[in-house]
Amino acid sequence: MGMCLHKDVAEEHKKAKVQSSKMERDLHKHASMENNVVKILTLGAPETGKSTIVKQIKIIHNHGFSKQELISFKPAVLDNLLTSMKTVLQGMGTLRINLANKQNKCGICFNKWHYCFPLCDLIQTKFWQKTVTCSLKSKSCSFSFVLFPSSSFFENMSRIIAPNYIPTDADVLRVRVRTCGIIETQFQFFLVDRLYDVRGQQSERRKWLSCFEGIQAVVFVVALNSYDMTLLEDPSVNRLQESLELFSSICIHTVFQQTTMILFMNKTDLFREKILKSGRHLRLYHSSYKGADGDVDAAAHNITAMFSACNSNPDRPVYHHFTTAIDATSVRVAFHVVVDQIMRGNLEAVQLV
Ligand SMILES: Nc1nc2c(ncn2[C@@H]2O[C@H](COP(=O)(O)OP(=O)(O)OP(=O)(O)O)[C@@H](O)[C@H]2O)c(=O)[nH]1
Ligand SMILES: [Mg+2]
Repeated sequence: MGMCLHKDVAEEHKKAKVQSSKMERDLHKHASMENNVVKILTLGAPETGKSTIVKQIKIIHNHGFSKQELISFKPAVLDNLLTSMKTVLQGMGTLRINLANKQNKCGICFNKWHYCFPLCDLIQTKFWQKTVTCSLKSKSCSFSFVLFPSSSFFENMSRIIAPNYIPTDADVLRVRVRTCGIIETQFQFFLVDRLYDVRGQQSERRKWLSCFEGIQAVVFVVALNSYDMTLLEDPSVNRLQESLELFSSICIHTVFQQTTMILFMNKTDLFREKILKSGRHLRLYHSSYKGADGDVDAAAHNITAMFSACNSNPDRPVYHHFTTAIDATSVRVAFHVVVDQIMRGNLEAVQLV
């Protein structure tokens, strides 16, 4: 019996030793991973594309979304679809454009599915008959867009309202989910494994302070196309102006004095479209712009210069990249350069010591 007890104790001792060395190895691994971590904070005004950039990076560097994650986006996709349709209908009301089929009106009060189908009829009728090329413009609202019939639009719509629909990565990138509070996403890829995605709404900003510690770079996202738009939460405030003030306050904040500032001048696709086709010229909103009306590059650089001028610290460069967050290549290229810029900054800091 004594022998048996001795054997058990020896066994336990052996097990504990194995466990302890495993813990030691794990701790070591974790510590060396922490050393390789660069924390990037994505900031920016509402709807500039912060979450889309984070999602895109997850798709590029972290094997995308699981089937379960994709399915979890389904309600948001349907919700976005309905919201967009409501906006179109409201715009039609403002402009007194009638429904092609009056019966479609009664669908609006039913639940989501009933609601969706008649509206699809409406869009289908309107689009297939090619009667809709309407410019929705209103003095009281900040929207102004042109609807063009497109078969891909209708194909997408049919795909999304099918009962067995599962969102694709591309759908997830286009869906708009209001970021609630602070989300810390863990990405296991080279150098960067944490991105902080913070909601852009004014009321959420005080929460940002809690995640500032150890941040090496701020990616500040600007929606280039927002120069003629106003805030949803306050229609008297120009979106680009709000964005400029926000960037300015971040630049002068003591917490960020040593932080690399990287501007993502985003939504270049929508900006190009607006500059080339809408007639809403940049000079009408920013008198400092002296370039030609259809010169997309000059207009983009003019807006970028306004942001660069916010930098109060001459020792800290402000980098910028032109991005289209829904385009993987655009984000991949920009992000690659960002990582390079951060590493170069780290090296310089080491050499200065
Ligand atoms: N066409 C186009 N759409 C974009 C681009 N970037 C973002 N979007 C869309 O713009 C909408 C808002 O993008 P989000 O990434 O949710 O914006 P956000 O900054 O996280 O917004 P908040 O969390 O509300 O502050 C989504 O529908 C995106 O698909 C872009 O470069 N081009
Ligand atoms: Mg967001």
